[in-house]
Amino acid sequence: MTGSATQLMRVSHLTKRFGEHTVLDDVSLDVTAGEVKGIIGPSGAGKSTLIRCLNGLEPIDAGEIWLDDTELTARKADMDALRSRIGFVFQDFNLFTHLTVADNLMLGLRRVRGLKRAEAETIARRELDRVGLAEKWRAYPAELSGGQQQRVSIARALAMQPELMLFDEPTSALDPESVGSVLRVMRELVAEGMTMIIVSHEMAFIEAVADDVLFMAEGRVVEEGSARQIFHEAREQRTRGFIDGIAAALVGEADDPGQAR
Ligand SMILES: Nc1ncnc2c1ncn2[C@@H]1O[C@H](COP(=O)(O)OP(=O)(O)OP(=O)(O)O)[C@@H](O)[C@H]1O
Repeated sequence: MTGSATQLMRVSHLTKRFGEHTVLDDVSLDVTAGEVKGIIGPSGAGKSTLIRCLNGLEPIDAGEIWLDDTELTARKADMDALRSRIGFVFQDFNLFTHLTVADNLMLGLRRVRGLKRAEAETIARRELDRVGLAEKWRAYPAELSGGQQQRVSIARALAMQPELMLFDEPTSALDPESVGSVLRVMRELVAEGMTMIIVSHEMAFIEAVADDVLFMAEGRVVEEGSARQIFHEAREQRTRGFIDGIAAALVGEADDPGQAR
C-alpha cells in the first residue's frame, strides 16, 4: 500500500448489497495507527455491516479493504492470518457458552496461534487480569453479568495481540451499570494507544475518545471530521439533525427521571 507509513487500514469505495438493497454505498475511510475512529448514525445506516466487512465477516460487492500492505478483499487473502490481526468485539459478546472463561480466552491462542497450553494460559490470565476479572478464570459465561461477559470478550480479542480493535455497539446489550465497566476498559485501551474503530450509540463516549468521527446515514458517509466538528460544528444539515435529535432526547430523559439511564 502506498501512503504514510503509519496508515493501518484503508477502505476504498466499498459497496455492499443485500439482494436489491445497497447497504453500503461507496464508503471510503483511512485508519492510522493509534487512531480511535468513531462511527455514528441512525439505525439502519449500515454501521454494523461496515464493521463486519472490515473483519471479512461479510463479503463485499465492490471496493477494496487493505490492512497495511495486504488486501483483505483479495480472492486469495489468508483470512485466518488477517483476522488474527484484527480484534472484534460484538454487541452480544459471542462467547462460547459451553466453555469456561479460561477456555474461551485460550481457544484462539491455541488453535490459531498454535501456542502450547502453558503459553496460552500465561497470556490469557494476563488479559483477564487487565479487564479486572482474574477471579472469573473458571467461570462459565452464564455465571457472569453482561458487562463481565463483554469484558471477557474484550480480553479474548486482546489476547491475540491485534493491531486493530473493532467494536460493534459493545454496550448496547448491557444494563446501565455494566456499560460503565466496559467503557472504562475501552478508555484504558485508548490511553494505551490501541487503534480502534468503534460503532456506538454512546455519543458522550465517542465524543470523549474519538480522534475522528464518521457520521453515516443510508449506507453513505455523510460527514467525517474531528469529534468537535461532528458534535458541535457539523457542516451537513443531516449530521446536525442527528446530533440535535439525540441532544433533545437526552433533555427529554432528564425531564422524565423515570426514563433516564
Ligand atoms: N444479513 C442481512 N441480510 C439482509 N439485510 C441486512 C442484513 N444485515 C443487515 N441488513 C440490512 O442492512 C441495513 C443496515 O443494517 P446495519 O445493521 O448495518 O445498520 P446499523 O447502522 O448498524 O443499525 P443499528 O444502529 O440499528 O445497529 C439495514 O437495512 C438492515 O436491515
